[in-house]
Amino acid sequence: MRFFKTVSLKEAIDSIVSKLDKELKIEEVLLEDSLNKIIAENIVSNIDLPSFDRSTVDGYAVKAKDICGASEFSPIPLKNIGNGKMGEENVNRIDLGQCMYIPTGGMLPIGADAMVMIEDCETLREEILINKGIAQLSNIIIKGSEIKKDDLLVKVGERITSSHIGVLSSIGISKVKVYEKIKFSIISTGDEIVELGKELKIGEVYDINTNIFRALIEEGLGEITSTFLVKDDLSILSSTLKKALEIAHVVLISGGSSVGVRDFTEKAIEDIGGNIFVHGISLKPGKPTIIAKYKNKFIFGMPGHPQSGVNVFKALVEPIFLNKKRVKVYGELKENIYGDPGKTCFINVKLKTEDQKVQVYPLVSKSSMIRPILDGDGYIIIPEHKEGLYKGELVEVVLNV
Ligand SMILES: Nc1nc2c(c(=O)[nH]1)N[C@H]1C(S)=C(S)[C@@H](COP(=O)(O)OP(=O)(O)OC[C@H]3O[C@@H](n4cnc5c(N)ncnc54)[C@H](O)[C@@H]3O)O[C@H]1N2
Ligand code: MOO
Repeated sequence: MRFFKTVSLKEAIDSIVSKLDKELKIEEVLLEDSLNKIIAENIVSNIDLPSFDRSTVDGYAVKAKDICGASEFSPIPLKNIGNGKMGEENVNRIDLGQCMYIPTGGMLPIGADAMVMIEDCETLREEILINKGIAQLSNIIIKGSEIKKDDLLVKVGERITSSHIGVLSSIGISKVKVYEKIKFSIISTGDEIVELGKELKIGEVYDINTNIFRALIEEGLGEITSTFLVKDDLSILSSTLKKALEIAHVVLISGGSSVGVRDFTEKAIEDIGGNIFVHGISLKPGKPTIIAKYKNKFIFGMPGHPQSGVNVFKALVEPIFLNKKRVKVYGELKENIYGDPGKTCFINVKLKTEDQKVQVYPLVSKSSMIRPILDGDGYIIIPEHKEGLYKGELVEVVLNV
């Protein structure tokens, strides 16, 4: 009987990373269409922000030293030289003893170094009585204090979020260069696998893997170009794989990754001329994973057990190809758990908050089960060199969201 030789999770990751050749196309899109895409250029500001000294309140622009000590009981009168207008350059100058009305966001007159809020002022004929002394720079924002011309704001490889869109809008960037999304194809194999919507006969199971991989890819903002459900038949699998590779950067083949007599993934990859560089990872669940390259595309033979496949996706596919970072929290482990020395083990856990502390409860789970993913809030990882983790230890939990 032939068995595969396993590599560690780190070795598997390193071997993929060393074979990555970035051939993603770059396209220029409108900023409004760039959300969630990966930026393919550094963005340096070509303006100062704000680009002029601005008021942050409705009130009077003053020289702060003019109103030192002003209060309701001893207001200081200043001469109003006029009203600033929004959207227009302010070419006025205030001298000692003068002020000018400026709306929120308006440009300050030359010489002003603070804004007094309108609530702290009273009008008395031509004069404005200031009822409150304020420090220099109060209620104003100086040109370039937020962003300076030539500041590097966004780096190649960052995923564009609503925050990026806000900042890029502020400096007038209307188009950005982005990488095309990573395209995935999913092939689910197995004589017993039935697509949703069909009636289930004894011995058959519904197709979980196509659907959960599709959802994981969409969560990671990848693109799905095709999905196939094929029987355990080498020639059908080989021709489907060829078809899938034409339109995807990464093909996930679910099932048939082990060494059983009807496990055809390895043979199909060899058939089409793919180069298998990993068959077997010291990962639990997820051991019988295959990783191969065909030209510049990657093929993953994902173990058929649903949780094993999900694990391989989260451990390898997601961080490398989707650049997705999952949220982590820390909590106290409430039970001893046993690992499997020599293997990196993923354990589903449920979180509870007790006494304002996060408590981590391991769940009973088998790789053929899918429900523990829903019942749990996330997973903890037992490193390959550890026999287990002790009750009371502080552990890192990777959340499912
Ligand atoms: N002799 C050995 N047998 C097995 C080994 C081993 O080392 N030696 N490894 C076991 C481990 S670990 C896993 S994981 C599985 C992986 O098997 P395959 O990748 O070959 O997957 P299949 O045999 O095709 O299916 C396994 C299991 O998963 C169900 N399945 C498959 N696809 C789907 C799907 N799309 N949706 C829902 N369920 C699916 C399938 O019905 C089987 O029950 O091998 C062990 N065996
Ligand atoms: O990968 Mo298997 O999942 O260890 O059950």
